[in-house]
Amino acid sequence: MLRIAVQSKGRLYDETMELLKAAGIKLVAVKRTLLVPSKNFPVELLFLRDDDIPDSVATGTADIGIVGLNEVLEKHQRVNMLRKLGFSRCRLSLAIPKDADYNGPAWFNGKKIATSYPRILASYLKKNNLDADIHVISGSVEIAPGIGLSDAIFDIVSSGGTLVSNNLKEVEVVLPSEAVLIGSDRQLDDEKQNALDELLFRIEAVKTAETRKYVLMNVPKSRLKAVLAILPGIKSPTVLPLADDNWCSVHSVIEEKTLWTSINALKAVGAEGILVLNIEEMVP
Ligand SMILES: Nc1ncnc2c1ncn2[C@@H]1O[C@H](COP(=O)(O)OP(=O)(O)OP(=O)(O)O)[C@@H](O)[C@H]1O
Ligand SMILES: O=P(O)(O)OC[C@H]1O[C@H](OP(=O)(O)OP(=O)(O)O)[C@H](O)[C@@H]1O
Ligand SMILES: [Mg+2]
Repeated sequence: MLRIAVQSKGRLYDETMELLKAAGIKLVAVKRTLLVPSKNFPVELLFLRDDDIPDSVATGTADIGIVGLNEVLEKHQRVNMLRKLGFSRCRLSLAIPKDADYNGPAWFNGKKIATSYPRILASYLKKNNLDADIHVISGSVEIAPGIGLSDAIFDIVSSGGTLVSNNLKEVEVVLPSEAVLIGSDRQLDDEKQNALDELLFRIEAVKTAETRKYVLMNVPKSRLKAVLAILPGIKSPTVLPLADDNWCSVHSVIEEKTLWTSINALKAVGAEGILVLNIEEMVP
């Protein structure tokens, strides 16, 4: 069985489980167990703290893992990124007290920066020829300047809410991050390799479907050409007859980001009864 290391609880947990579920992987219901097999797919999940996931994959305890890119780069283990997963998006940023005058990265020279990501920070400082003191703490980094522990922080930012409530401002974005699927160079046996190939194929189908909608509408035949001109479709939209000879039904797939402009354009040329449906998987 292909062993997948996933976070046991925290920011990655919900969407990791949703992704695996969308890929059709059902788990055997076992509570408070760290190793849980699937009942319909040759994989098992190993539940870990996210910090331990890169190491578990590098050493072969797990075959693949799902973890934030920030942890992968910080832990600097021998792992490969197999695929970006598009969730738990955040960034590693430098932040300073909100009232401080900021004149660019040189501000950090001679300053003390609190962080849980010393390796990534050290590499940023080196690249920018900056000389700052790194103070490693494992959590609650944002309170460090307020209690006199540091001049600045280097930590995860998403909405920016935590910075605001600690009177800090983000001044440099160093690393955009998201959840990624990681693997190693280790040779997998045929059964595991097949499971991995199938999993990657299913993730691809789920991810492709996520940004698209299935759209159906009724169109007077006299307006069909104008409607088809608006719909890009995958290849060509499906056109089906209706009981009323003057009308037809048109089905297509639309990119979510252009959905509302397309719908307005379709209405304007005479499409009626437009239905928009979620797509669960999309196989090329
Ligand atoms: N506010 C956020 N928004 C989006 N993604 C985030 C946010 N905070 C963290 N992440 C991402 O989720 C990952 C896990 O965050 P979480 O806070 O659950 O870690 P943790 O407290 O270290 O958990 P663990 O107990 O597993 O060690 C981070 O490494 C990062 O990639
Ligand atoms: O920009 P924001 O949207 O405010 O998010 C950023 C915060 O989220 C994370 O902490 P989390 O809430 O997961 O708590 P933790 O420190 O216990 O992991 C991260 O460590 C930041 O503190
Ligand atoms: Mg952690």
